[in-house]
Amino acid sequence: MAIKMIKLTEEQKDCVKFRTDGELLIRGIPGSGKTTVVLERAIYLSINGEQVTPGPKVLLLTFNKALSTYIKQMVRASRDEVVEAMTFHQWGTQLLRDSGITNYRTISDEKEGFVKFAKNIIRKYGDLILPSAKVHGMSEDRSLIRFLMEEISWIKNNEIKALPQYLDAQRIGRGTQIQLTKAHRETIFDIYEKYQSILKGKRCMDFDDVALQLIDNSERILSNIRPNHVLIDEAQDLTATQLKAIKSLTMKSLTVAADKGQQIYRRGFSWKSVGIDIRGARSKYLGKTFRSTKQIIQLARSLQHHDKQLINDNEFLPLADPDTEGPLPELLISGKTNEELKTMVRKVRQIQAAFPKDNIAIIANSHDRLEEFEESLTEHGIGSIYIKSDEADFLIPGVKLVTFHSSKGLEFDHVIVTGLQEGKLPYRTMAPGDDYEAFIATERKKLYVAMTRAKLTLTLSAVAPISPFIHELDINLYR
Ligand SMILES: Nc1ncnc2c1ncn2[C@@H]1O[C@H](COP(=O)(O)OP(=O)(O)OP(=O)(O)O)[C@@H](O)[C@H]1O
Repeated sequence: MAIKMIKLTEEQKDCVKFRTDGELLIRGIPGSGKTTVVLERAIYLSINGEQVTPGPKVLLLTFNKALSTYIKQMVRASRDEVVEAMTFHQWGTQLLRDSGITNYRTISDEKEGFVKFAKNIIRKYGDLILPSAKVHGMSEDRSLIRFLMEEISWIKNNEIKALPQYLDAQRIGRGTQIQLTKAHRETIFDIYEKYQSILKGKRCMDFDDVALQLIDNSERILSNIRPNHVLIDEAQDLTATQLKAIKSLTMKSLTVAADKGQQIYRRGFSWKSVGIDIRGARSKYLGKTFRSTKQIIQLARSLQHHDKQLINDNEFLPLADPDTEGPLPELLISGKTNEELKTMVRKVRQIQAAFPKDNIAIIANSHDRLEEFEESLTEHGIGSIYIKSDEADFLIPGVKLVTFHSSKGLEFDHVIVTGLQEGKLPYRTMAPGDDYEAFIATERKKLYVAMTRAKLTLTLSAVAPISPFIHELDINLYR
């Protein structure tokens, strides 16, 4: 992504200068310029858009912090204009606070403990009638709590407020593994209500509550802080309630950039169901990638080809071959996890010797693993930047350490995707009650997103026993 001096294509210009009211959906394959267009359109709207409330004229929302930081830095480096970029969560909590609705603290890691606490309280009133949710590799109790956490999140994202609604609900998107009886649902709903009252008592809310609070209190959100023009990047990973909340609070125009092929969080919504009108000219498609070489795109396509559900979806965007050629992606296999650290240092040195001014991303499954890479690199005198904090500098050359999830929306000259090991990717345990096919598809998309971050070279680092996704790649397309 870059907003440097780029000559936009006619399709991209059409998106940038599209009418300044109502909705616009920009779909496009990785590297097709969605972020670029969103930024150009943000600047276009800041000059040409109408301002109907004193709130922010143009607001750019992203799903994660890494992307919003990246965007801010790109704009600062190349333009005088100020584009406000923040995550949905930052924006939502700020609106709730500024409108005097709530200033509750948002919990994330503590959610498991609170759900457990709620379940234990409900148990005191009588026997719990709950389904068996045991998954391989997790204790029975933990599995059940994980299932309840997901179910509570589903209840909230479907805006279910009362038991009769839940009893009638079809639980779309919750897989077929766990079937709930009426008695199960009654118990789950009791636990859900108790969980909510515990949160309230502690003046806390969870991530799902932010969007819900905005929807439920939309009339109380002060009009003078409502944004005029909102643009969302990587919108495929927002939840239905988040999109609805944004839509209901946007005064003039809403631009949404998305690619279902890069959806790495499980979301089940249609644009229509969240109130986004994408009929006719309001839906645009960018089909040419400007980022990666032909060799990288062909390999990514051979992986994506295994997602049958995606390629049969009518929103599926096929990857077209770019004109730029480059080296074949490389597969490195390490016998053990420790060996991978050494392999990585060697590979980084090799890239740095050939391309001293370029940036290199090491993508890993967890922060713990990234810390190990950081340590190894430091031991060998190689500096690196950990893309965890808000202030990570994306623009200076060098080695960047980033998780699969945070790599979304970013790009690097050279990408090394690590940890391609059975049990790590796809991860060995899926959420209890999850649909196996859907779980595997999401894990595959994580790898697809990571691979398509690369501009010039791509290295895949597998550790024995290697990830089954490696077997899905066309063997003729890597060395
Ligand atoms: N018209 C163009 N001409 C040349 N380069 C372009 C053009 N449009 C975009 N690019 C470049 O292509 C790269 C990818 O663009 P961008 O990040 O906007 O794509 P994206 O669709 O948002 O990707 P993803 O969905 O994978 O995050 C960037 O380096 C950008 O500068």
